[in-house]
Amino acid sequence: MSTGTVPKPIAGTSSFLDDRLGAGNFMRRNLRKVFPDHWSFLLGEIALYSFIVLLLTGTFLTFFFKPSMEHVIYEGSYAPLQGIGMSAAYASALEISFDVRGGLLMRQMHHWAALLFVAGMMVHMLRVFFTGAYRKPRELNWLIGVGLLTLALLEGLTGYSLPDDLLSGAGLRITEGVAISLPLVGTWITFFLFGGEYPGEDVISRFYSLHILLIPGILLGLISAHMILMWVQKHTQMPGKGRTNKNVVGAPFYPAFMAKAGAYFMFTFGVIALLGTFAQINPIWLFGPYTPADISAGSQPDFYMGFLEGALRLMPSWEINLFGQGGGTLPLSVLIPALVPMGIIMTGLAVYPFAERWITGDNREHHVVDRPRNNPHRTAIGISAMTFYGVLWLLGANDELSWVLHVSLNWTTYVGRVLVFVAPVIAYVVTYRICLGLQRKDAAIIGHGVESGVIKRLPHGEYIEVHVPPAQDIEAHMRGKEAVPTLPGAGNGSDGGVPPKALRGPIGRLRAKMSAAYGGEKIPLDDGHGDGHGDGHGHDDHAAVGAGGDDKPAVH
Ligand code: HEM
Ligand code: HEM
Repeated sequence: MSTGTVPKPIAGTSSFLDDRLGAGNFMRRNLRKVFPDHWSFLLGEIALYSFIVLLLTGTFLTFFFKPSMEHVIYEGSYAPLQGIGMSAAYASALEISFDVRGGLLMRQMHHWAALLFVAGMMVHMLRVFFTGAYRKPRELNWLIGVGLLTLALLEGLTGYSLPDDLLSGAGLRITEGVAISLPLVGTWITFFLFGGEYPGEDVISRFYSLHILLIPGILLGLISAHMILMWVQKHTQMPGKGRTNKNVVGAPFYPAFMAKAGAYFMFTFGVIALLGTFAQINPIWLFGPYTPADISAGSQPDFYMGFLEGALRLMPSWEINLFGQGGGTLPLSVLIPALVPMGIIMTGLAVYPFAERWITGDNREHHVVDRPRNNPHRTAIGISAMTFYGVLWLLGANDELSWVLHVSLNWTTYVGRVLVFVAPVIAYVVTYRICLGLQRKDAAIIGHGVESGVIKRLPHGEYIEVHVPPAQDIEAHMRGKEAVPTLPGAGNGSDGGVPPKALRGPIGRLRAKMSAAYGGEKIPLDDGHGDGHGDGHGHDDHAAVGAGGDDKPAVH
């Protein structure tokens, strides 16, 4: 095969491998794979690189951490705790912090990397959601993502429980409360996890196995599958010049993308190292060992667990007593906040791509993604869900809020109970209107051009501002707009839509109704006026006529 277009190092390595493994072709093809570029594609990479930092720092920590609840007397170098009884786990976490060279840096880097890992993943997921990049053929990768997110939350929970200080004990106590509230299996699960009555002797070692072996193992497997699928299906691209659902425009994996990815890894590593060096996190020595009798004031979990904490704090103290005295108690005050928000959010995420496909009947493959404004209902649903999450999250710190805002703690709870229902609705409506406004703005720009800053005086004395067409790449980006498909307009059975019989019967009719609603208000880009009069440029039409003599905007 000619190596004319293949860089020398690839040609050399691939022929070496070809001679030995017959893998040269495979390498040539994959190293030249084209990657589209957009700043938002970096977000998934941040999650990936933080995970690598977690593996590296976590492995270091395992060399010194003792996952044991055996009672010991602390004799390390941190004077205020000397002579105090504590678990071997806490003593070893103190030893890592004060006596192991580089130990505190590793602990802090591990914790910062964990925060960045989950935050990166969440923002990455939002990018995928708001651009509709989860659509066919990427639904499976989306589902893997939902699994990754759930596991990451569990991994974080088991991680910050390990040091067994007062703060991690507060988290463990909540974990126990939730586990024991589960109907039928609750008591059994709690005894299994804690090895008997709370706090028992076993929970740290159980969490340790989960934290360093089981969950990271599954995470590693799923992340690999996630990457392989992304590779095989190719990455989506933003709408733009020459980009279609049948091509990929971008830079080759080798050398351009590889160099960039290497640099991003270094940046991520550098930022985590700087945070680990300069920003204190989880100073476990401040509050002392965990004793069930003490609860530290202002204890807050890591940010990704905040929404569950908020749900617990908001919930009224409801419970159902079954079969009177001696029967079982269903503690709704714990069960609902523990299961419902997580259930709504995770199930909602998992079914969304399939629900959308069912509602729109859109069975086509999508490789060019949407701009969020161009699918206003999807964007509004996303922002509404974020608001629901955000209210719960904020209320997870209602003690801090009441302190900072000088209002009573009860008031934060009452207001939170209203906001958790009302705020998502307001967010929905406002977002939907903003999206339509932005679509109209695009239509106005395509129809009338952008302000040029050039003022002209017409023969009859009127002053106008000349409008020019937008830059080519911006125009191509805007023209990539696709209307939200609706049933049965999405086509017929053969080209991806649904056959008419799918719309019969009550469910079919409901589907057609939902489809029409989800399709939303159509704002075509090319109607010349684009309803752009609303944007306050009263002179647009004159400008076009005055400057160009026809109804196209003039170019200067
Ligand atoms: C193979 C991968 C991992 C290993 C071997 C590992 C190991 C450890 C060990 C030994 C500790 C206790 C040390 C200490 O607290 O001083 C720990 C704590 C922790 N881990 Fe991991 N971990 C891994 C992955 C993760 C991941 C993926 C997350 C994030 C979601 C995570 C989040 C945490 C957190 C939040 C702590 C508490 C840190 C602190 O004490 O400030 N770990 N990890
Ligand atoms: C451990 C966590 C994760 C890692 C390391 C990860 C990594 C990545 C990377 C590097 C990409 C390609 C670049 C990019 O689009 O940003 C990607 C694509 C993708 N990810 Fe993730 N991701 C994670 C979690 C998630 C989650 C939570 C979701 C959704 C629920 C998700 C859904 C997707 C989808 C659908 C794609 C393909 C997008 C496209 O081609 O435009 N991922 N992921």
